[in-house]
Amino acid sequence: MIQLTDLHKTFNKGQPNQVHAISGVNLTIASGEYVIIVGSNGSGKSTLLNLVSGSILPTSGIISIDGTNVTKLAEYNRSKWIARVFQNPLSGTAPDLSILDNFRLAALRTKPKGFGIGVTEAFKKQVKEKISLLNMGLENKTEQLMGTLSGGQRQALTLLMSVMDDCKILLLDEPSAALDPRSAQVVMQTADTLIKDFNLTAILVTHNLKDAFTYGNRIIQMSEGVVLHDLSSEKKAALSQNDLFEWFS
Ligand SMILES: Nc1ncnc2c1ncn2[C@@H]1O[C@H](COP(=O)(O)OP(=O)(O)OP(=O)(O)O)[C@@H](O)[C@H]1O
Repeated sequence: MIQLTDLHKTFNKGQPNQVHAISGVNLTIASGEYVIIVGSNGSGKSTLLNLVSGSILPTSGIISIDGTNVTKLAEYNRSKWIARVFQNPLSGTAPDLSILDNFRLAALRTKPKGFGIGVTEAFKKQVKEKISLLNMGLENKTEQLMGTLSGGQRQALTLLMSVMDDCKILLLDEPSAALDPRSAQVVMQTADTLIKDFNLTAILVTHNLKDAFTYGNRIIQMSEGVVLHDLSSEKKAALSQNDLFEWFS
């Protein structure tokens, strides 16, 4: 469970360019919930994800994960709970390493410093089994350099790597925005399947209202740093795509 209590984030406090990016957000996200966050440019969506991941710290308020107060915990120390996928497919992987070596690096992410993982036959088998879940035929190309794959293939592998190490929370920051429509659909469906299969708590930030409508079991609209709408599963199911467009009119 993720709990945000009276969360505030002000950038450039006391300066002429001061911005209240988050202004008193209270949210409780249950385990297994898949929350979609929409909102206009500058409404605070990415800042909220940054606060949850620990890449920035709040000005005030409390963030807790599974009952542990993580408000002041650095991003590195939250990584055992949290995985994050960004818009740019290049940001989640090392292009000059093979698919297999990328998985080896990912497996080391949450291990203590100095811990090593060799590419054993057992590890290779485990990686191939996982990759075959994507149905992209990439399980037979694990020696191929990551940089030679398409953006969609890389993003799907990034998603898979990010959930392989027992993380509980997946933060998706417009993961398909840089992809062509077909690849975007594959990545969104892959995310949906992995969230269900691994029973993850997930937050997706998106500008794509079709995705917002299709995926997730809760939808939130941010506006000027506050939560404007918050619809639970039943209400989201009753929402039409037109209703969603109306939120932005
Ligand atoms: N590091 C920063 N320093 C100063 N201001 C910032 C910083 N990060 C975000 N902001 C400001 O905080 C506000 C919220 O930004 P944020 O990126 O969270 O919005 P967003 O809803 O994700 O927007 P978009 O949809 O355009 O990505 C904006 O006014 C933005 O300019």
